[in-house]
Amino acid sequence: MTTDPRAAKSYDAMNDSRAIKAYDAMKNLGISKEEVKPVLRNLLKVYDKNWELIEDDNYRTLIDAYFEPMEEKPEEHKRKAPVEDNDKPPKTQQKCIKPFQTSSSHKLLSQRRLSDDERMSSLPSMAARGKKSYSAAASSAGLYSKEPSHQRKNMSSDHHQKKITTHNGSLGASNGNLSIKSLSKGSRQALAEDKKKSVRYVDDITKGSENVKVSLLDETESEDFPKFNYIPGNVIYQCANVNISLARIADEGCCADCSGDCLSLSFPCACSQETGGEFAYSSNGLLKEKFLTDCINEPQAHHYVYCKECPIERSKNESKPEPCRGHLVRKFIKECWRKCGCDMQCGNRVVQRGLSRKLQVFLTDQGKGWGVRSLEDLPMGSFVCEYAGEILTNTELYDRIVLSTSNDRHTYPVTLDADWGSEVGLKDEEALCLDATHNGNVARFINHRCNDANLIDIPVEVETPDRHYYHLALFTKRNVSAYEELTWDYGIDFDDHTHPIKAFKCCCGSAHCRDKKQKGTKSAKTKKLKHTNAH
Ligand SMILES: C[S@@+](CC[C@H](N)C(=O)[O-])C[C@H]1O[C@@H](n2cnc3c(N)ncnc32)[C@H](O)[C@@H]1O
Repeated sequence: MTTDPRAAKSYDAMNDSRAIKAYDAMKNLGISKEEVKPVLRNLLKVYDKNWELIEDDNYRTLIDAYFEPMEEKPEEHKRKAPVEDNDKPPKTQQKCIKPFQTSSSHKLLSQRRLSDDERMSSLPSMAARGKKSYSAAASSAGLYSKEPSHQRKNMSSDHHQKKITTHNGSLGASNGNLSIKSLSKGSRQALAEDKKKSVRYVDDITKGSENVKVSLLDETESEDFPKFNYIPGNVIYQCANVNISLARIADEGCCADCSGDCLSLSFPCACSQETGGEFAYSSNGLLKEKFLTDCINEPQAHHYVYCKECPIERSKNESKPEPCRGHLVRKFIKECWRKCGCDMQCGNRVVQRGLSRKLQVFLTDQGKGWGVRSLEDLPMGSFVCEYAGEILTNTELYDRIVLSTSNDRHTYPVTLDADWGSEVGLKDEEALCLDATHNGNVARFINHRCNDANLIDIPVEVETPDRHYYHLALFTKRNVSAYEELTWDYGIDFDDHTHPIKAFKCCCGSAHCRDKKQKGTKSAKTKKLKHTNAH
């Protein structure tokens, strides 16, 4: 243990929130905290702890300082894959920094510094100017243009679309530190070859609307980013009847007399009644294993109900609807809400507090387009995100799909039918679904996997006991490692050819894939287990 107060002070400086921000920013460039720490320590010394100088211009000084010795002793400073504290670098993570890897083909590139453009474009843009800068162009107008990479304009550091290109048109002029002349002919050739490759990085696709940023990394630029508007929560499109009023919440349906954290009570309060007198969450914020297991086993229990006149079939053919295909009766989580006396940190308020995990949208390499992964390990029962989108009636959805002229990849709509069994004669404005195609959150990028996905969707009652409307929350079914793709089972029936959205050719890779079109899978033998959505 050190007794030198100065040493203690310097230790704190290396772990305070500004240092953590600097590590995060450098991590986005694939530079680990361990690599940054000594450089940062030196800079703090040199600049007499003047953080502004270090943070200015998106940590430009720090980046410069990091790359400085690399130019002098390239062999000693080869870029490594970013390493999580105390963790081995996962394979996929190494892949993320392809342009800087030190494999033979990339060795030369690994020795060069980033251009001004790269530095500006690859780091969070807020630090230098001390303000948030959310480009309108990055929201409803779509995050990306379709220009070929060589034509793409350089984005200013204020822009949320950031691009790290290995192409370095301004290398010679790059801050005067690494001149293209200083590279061998081989290096220049490698750079020229690599000109075509570039990596797109978006610091936060949520436009600051979530508690945590959701980044986007595209190493291939082979796929355009879909045009959609990021919304952190559900929004009514037009006709949906979502009746949120305090009057609907009965006194026995809330815990007005509670205070603090309901999970710490010796006798669970009224809000636990829905889940059998026990809360679905444990005090560590995770779903209880028993509750999770019951939810996972729901489809096997075959607890389906059949409507006399199914709103889904009615939306397809009002005069002569087909017989109902059945709706799985689901277990609900009920969270405390506004009439409850507990506070926002109550353990029975998880989904309503929103995202808390570091998620990243990335381009999958299995033909599924964009996907989502977590940048941190997620224990079993972790809340990942809710599936947010426009709340539509089934008729609105049907019309939307049928009238759609676009060939865009349609996100799969979710039917909010988890409680249809308790309803008789649902009216159209009560038979609701969520569509995240044009307005949605990060969940709209989560791909489907048949039967053995690592996420499960669970209905959550928050604002209203009226279960025509509820939240659909995604939780981990098992421990999920950082950088593993997150998937959930959309419940698609690949044999249902009457569905207005033509099912995609499934590339989930599961041994239990249900899509018979996929060769080499056991899909034909595997029965459809779920029927929660995607009717
Ligand atoms: C909710 S979106 C998921 C995000 C999507 N991958 C994207 O790039 O925007 C659903 C769409 O992703 C694609 N997709 C999802 N899971 C897939 C799978 N297992 N196999 C093939 N395509 C998949 C399909 O095109 C589907 O319509």
